[in-house]
Amino acid sequence: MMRVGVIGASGRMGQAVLQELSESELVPAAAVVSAHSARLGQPTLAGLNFCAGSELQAGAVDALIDFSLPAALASNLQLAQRLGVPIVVCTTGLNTEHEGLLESAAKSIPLLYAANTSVGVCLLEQLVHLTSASLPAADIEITEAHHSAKRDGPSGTALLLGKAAARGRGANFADVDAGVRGDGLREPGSIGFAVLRAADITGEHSVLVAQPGERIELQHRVTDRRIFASGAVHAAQWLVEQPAGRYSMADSLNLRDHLTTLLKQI
Ligand SMILES: NC(=O)C1=CN([C@@H]2O[C@H](COP(=O)(O)OP(=O)(O)OC[C@H]3O[C@@H](n4cnc5c(N)ncnc54)[C@H](OP(=O)(O)O)[C@@H]3O)[C@@H](O)[C@H]2O)C=CC1
Ligand SMILES: O=C(O)C1=N[C@H](C(=O)O)C[C@H](O)C1
Repeated sequence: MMRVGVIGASGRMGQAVLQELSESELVPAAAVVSAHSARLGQPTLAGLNFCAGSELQAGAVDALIDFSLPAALASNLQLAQRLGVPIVVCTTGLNTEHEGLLESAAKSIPLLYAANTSVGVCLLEQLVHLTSASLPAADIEITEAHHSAKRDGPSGTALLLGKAAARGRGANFADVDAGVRGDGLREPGSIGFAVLRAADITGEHSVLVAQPGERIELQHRVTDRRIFASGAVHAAQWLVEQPAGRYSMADSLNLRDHLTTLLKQI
């Protein structure tokens, strides 16, 4: 049976993943927190004790799932490399330096990065690409809403949807990214973001594609973190079978091939 280590195990998502693993055919094998965590040594809901990554020995886990913080990314990738196991990285708020760390680690281990592990967002990404490419002159704006404890914004998902919209038009995202809208006129072709933070909203995204007289709104709402947890566990199961390299949720779901077949039927 596949043994999975969860990084960020004391957090909202870490606990959801431990719960998902406990109810699956896989084994929750490590609950990793930071070396200075108040939770070190305490029991988890999965019958483990919270531990630091440095306590894990080679052979302890078959794969890692990381839902922690950007500041922990470098040490989490080093842990996966030291143990020689695949890692599913789900942390958002990453910058270009973090991107470089992901690329470099993927040379030696299988690595799947997903700012959103839900199947719905994976499909939405492709729909946004398609819609943006189909209506190249339409204005695109992205709105996201999350719980009040979320640290980063716009969310990783909002940014991945913005990149899909830019790709659909053959544009470089950095050239069309208007960031969170404030004062000033809308630059034609730009993609702007609106960010809401309130109460316990799990994760909502809406992509507005508007042209004079009509608009399309592509929306996705998550009401239960188990959606993200089950997606991450699916990704880990798929990733252990892959050679070293960088992968996405779309790869793990074989979504592009499936959509290509469906599009031929239209
Ligand atoms: N890809 C996806 O589908 C999703 C991604 N996310 C992203 O996942 C991340 C976590 O979200 P969430 O669970 O809400 O956040 P939380 O703040 O609830 O949890 C983060 C946890 O990371 C732990 N942590 C901090 N530093 C380290 C470290 N060096 N090593 C190991 N663990 C560490 C903290 O625990 P301690 O202090 O005890 O060490 C904390 O409990 C965020 O970036 C969020 O945006 C969230 C939902 C879905
Ligand atoms: O922090 C969260 O909660 C979430 N973060 C991810 C993101 O930044 O897109 C995914 C999800 O929407 C929940």
